[in-house]
Amino acid sequence: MPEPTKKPVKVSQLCELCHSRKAVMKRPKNLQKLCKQCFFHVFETEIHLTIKKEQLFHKGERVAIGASGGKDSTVLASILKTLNERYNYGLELVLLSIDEGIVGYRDDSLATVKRNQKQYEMPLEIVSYRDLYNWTMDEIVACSGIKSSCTYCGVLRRQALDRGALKLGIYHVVTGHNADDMAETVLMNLLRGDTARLENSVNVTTKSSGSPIKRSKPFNVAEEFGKY
Ligand SMILES: Nc1ncnc2c1ncn2[C@@H]1O[C@H](COP(=O)(O)OP(=O)(O)OP(=O)(O)O)[C@@H](O)[C@H]1O
Repeated sequence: MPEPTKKPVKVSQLCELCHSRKAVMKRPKNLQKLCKQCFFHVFETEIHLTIKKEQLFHKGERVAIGASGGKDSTVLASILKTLNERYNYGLELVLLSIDEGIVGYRDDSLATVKRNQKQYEMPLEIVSYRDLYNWTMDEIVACSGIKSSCTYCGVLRRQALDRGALKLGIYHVVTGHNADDMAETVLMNLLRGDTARLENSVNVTTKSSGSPIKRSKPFNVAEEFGKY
C-alpha cells in the first residue's frame, strides 16, 4: 500500500515565532498564532520577566505555593519549578493546600495536589479548616446558608494560608490568581467604591497590615508584556 502523503502545512497555519511548526492556538491577548513549544517558551519568559521586574524573590527564600489542585495553581507550581531550575533562583518551594472540608469538591482536588507533589518533587503541607477553626465549610454552610458561603470561605482561606505558611516557618505565599481574577477584583472594588482596596488589587505583591506574610500573584500581570 502506498505511504499516505502528509499534507503540507499552509504558511498561514504556521507558528508566527518559529515559522516551522503548526500553530495550535491564537493568543487572545495579541492574536499571535503559536505552536505548543513556542507558547510554553513565551509564557514562561513572561512570568520570569514579571518575577525579575517585581523582584519577587531572593536567593535561598522559602516560598509556599497555594495549591488548590486547580489549573492555575498547578501551572504555577510547574512554572516556578522550571524557572527556579532554569534561572537558578535558589528557592525552596513547598506546596501548601487548604482543605476547607467540602465533600465531593476539595477531597477530589487534594488528590490532584498529591499527584503534583510526586510529579514536581515538592514537600506538601495540608491544613484543614477543621484543625484551624474546628468547623468544616460544609458545617458552616449548614448553619449560615449558602448565600454568604463564598465570603466566609474566602476570608477563612486567606487566613488559613497565612497560618499554614507560619506553621512551616515560611513568610511568602504565592497564588495562581490571574489577570481574569484581577479584573474581577477591580470591578468588585469599583462597584463597592472601595478605593483603598482598588489600588491593592492590581499589585503583584501585597501584605495585610499586621501580617508578617507577603503574598504574590506572579500571573497577575502576565498579560502586560507584548509580543516577542
Ligand atoms: N484550597 C486552597 N488551598 C491552597 N491554595 C488555594 C486554595 N484555593 C485557592 N487557592 C489559591 O488561590 C488561587 C485562586 O483561587 P481561586 O479559588 O480563585 O481558583 P482558580 O482561579 O480557579 O485557581 P485554581 O485553578 O488554581 O484553583 C489559586 O490559584 C491558589 O493558588
